[in-house]
Amino acid sequence: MSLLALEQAQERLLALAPELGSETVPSDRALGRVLAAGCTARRAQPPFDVSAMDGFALRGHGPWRCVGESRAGAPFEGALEPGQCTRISTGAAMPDGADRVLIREDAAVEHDRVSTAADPVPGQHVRKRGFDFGVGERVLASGEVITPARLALALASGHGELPVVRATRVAVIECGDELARDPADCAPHQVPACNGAMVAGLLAPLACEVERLGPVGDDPAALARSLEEARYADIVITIGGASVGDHDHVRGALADWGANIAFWKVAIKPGKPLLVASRQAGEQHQVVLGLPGNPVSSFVTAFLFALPLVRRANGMADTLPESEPAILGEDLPATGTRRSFLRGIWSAGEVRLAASQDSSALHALARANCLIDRPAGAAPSATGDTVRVLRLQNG
Ligand SMILES: Nc1nc2c(c(=O)[nH]1)N[C@H]1C(S)=C(S)[C@@H](COP(=O)(O)OP(=O)(O)OC[C@H]3O[C@@H](n4cnc5c(N)ncnc54)[C@H](O)[C@@H]3O)O[C@H]1N2
Ligand code: MOO
Repeated sequence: MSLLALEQAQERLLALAPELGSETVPSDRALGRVLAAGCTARRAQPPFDVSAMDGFALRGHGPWRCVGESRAGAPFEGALEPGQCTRISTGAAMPDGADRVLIREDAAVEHDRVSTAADPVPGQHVRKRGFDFGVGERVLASGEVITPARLALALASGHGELPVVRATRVAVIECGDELARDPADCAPHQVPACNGAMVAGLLAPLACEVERLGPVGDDPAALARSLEEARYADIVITIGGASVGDHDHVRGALADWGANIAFWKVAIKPGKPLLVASRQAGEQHQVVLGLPGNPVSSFVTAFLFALPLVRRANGMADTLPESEPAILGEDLPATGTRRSFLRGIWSAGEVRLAASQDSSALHALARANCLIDRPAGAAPSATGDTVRVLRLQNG
């Protein structure tokens, strides 16, 4: 069976991404979510002319007589005559008639008399009404991800709630008779189940709800029960049991569950036995990603496939990780027939290999901060050559 190239596999997977509806949520719960509709400002910022500094709001030339105070939240009620001023704090409304601000440090104050060496010019230290945004101005566009700064903009422009794409529901099922749920209760023939938590952790910064099921044994009936438990999920991620062993039941169980296998096996190392399927149950469209069980293979395929899939389901435009150039700090051997994603450590301007490139080597993975992306059939590379790397920001 010929293996699919990475780009083709990603393209085919993303084309299957579920279309999620939208919902309205409190703005401070919308972080990381994608806006389902644009927002226009319901108020101006600032809502009136305000002072940018602590000092005195002045009218005309000095010296000035201080007739009161304008504080943020407690504006001066009257109007200033020429030669008058008020104390003013940063963000407070400019009193009617005031046209400039003298900062506290430059003011000489004697009783109610305020003077300065050089008069401020008109408009100095004044923020004009609506200079940041005016009422009705478009502040956020449909399709934008709500970042912390955009959350602040939404709130400041009067939006306590936002229409966003529904968060993707993800179920992660770990498969294998050898997997122990509790590392403290792990028999000699077992290994602690760790990939599910790792994959859920990779997904954590995205707007999704992840439920972990299992671990389930290498038993088609048990796997069928877990898949049924995951029938609500937009995306089902299975881990392990994806290869060709006698106890690799994932493909069979998926077919029995009514899922259509879209493709199996991708020309990447690690991660070859990646499996993608989809299932239509009534109105509900589900995508299944079968990740290989070797921990590093799970990690790399989650990074290259699961994260982009959730991003696409969430409505994000940019879904695939972007590589950047890096200088090799050591020689690399030629690659085989699969595109390789080597675990690398990028520091002080050079990238080097993590200690072990075995697809089960968690210790090396945990030290890596990037994947070195090597094309299939590449000749050896030498120290000082440029390679492409993918940063692991949440690795
Ligand atoms: N004859 C062949 N054998 C294998 C092939 C092949 O092409 N022909 N491919 C190899 C490759 S590449 C990979 S990757 C693995 C993937 O196999 P599976 O997806 O079936 O994974 P398992 O056999 O279930 O497990 C592999 C390995 O990973 C450990 N594991 C699994 N799940 C977890 C988990 N949730 N937490 C921690 N560790 C886990 C498991 O104990 C095994 O050691 O197949 C090769 N074989
Ligand atoms: O491709 Mo497997 O994922 O090398 O270990």
